Amino acid sequence: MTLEAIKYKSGQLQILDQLLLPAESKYIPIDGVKDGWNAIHKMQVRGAPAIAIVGCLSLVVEIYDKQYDTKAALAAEIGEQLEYLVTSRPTAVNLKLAADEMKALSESILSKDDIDVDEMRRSIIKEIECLLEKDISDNRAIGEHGANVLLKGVDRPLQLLTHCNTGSLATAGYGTALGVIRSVNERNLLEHVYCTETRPYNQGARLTAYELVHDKLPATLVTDSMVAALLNSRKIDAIIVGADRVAANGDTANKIGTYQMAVVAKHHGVPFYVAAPFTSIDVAISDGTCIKIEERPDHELTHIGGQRIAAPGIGCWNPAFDVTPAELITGIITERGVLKPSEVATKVRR
Ligand SMILES: CSC[C@H]1O[C@H](OP(=O)(O)O)[C@H](O)[C@@H]1O
Repeated sequence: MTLEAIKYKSGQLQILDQLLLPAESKYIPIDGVKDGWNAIHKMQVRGAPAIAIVGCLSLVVEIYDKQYDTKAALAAEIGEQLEYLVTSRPTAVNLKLAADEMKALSESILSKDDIDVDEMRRSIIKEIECLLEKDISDNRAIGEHGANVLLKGVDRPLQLLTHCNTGSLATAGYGTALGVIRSVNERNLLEHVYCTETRPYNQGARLTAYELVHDKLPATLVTDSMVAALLNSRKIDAIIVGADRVAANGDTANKIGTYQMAVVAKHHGVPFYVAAPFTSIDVAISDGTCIKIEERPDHELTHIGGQRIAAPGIGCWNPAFDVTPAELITGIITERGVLKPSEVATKVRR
């Protein structure tokens, strides 16, 4: 049975409440755009691709059975709801790009006199529903390209390190960086995978470890602070992480802690790969300084599972992401192949 973060069928949407994992596996209904916004903002569902898919599917739920007097009224609601959904979390670009595409489709159909309002609604719904399958096929392709590049010239199983969660719980299925690890394993060439706990939300300890145990992969959990010691004491063949937003020059925003892992990888001569679909690449921004970094509430740092672990009154800084400069990235593994960071601007066109 494969892990599913998102369950959708005919206008009915449920998500796996990831705040409860790994203790409890519970699906909750998303009954419209407000539910979608809240679930994304609270990180009941997270992961750049999953955020885009759940956000857009919550709009499908919203309009699925609604009747609209005119195409203009439908187009206005689609535009307003998508602009609202994009405010749920600022750093990952996927939802913004998907929203822009759906708004453009809506405006394009609005101008076509031979399409009535119900056909327009059905076309938008169909386009959004396709996001699920497309994401899975993108991830499978990323997995193959990633396994090819990691295994090039290698005739022995690999030891890999990953950060945060980039698997089925961050996407429509299979995953990006974790998808590459799954593809290496499918070729019987995965010796071992190490995953970081990824403080403070603990995507690694709570989610990636959950996926690795579910898939029965040989895996070890380490703390974020162990990465340098791990690279210094064990043969790690590569580090592979996900992305929330890749800028035109290849600078990459990803979960906090990614940047320092890239610095340590450079020091130890370990290849550092980003795995990301084109839907995570934002060529509209020149470099990483243009990426807004989300800051999250103090209590995510001062409490674990509702238990206080830091003194009341201590100040906190809780950026959810950091930016890894392009020069620290060996390659960006996409569904269309592995890009050098310097190739992003020319190979990725909007
Ligand atoms: C394929 S998921 C990409 C990305 O999203 C995660 O962030 P969050 O859990 O806060 O949504 C993490 O940065 C992953 O690498």
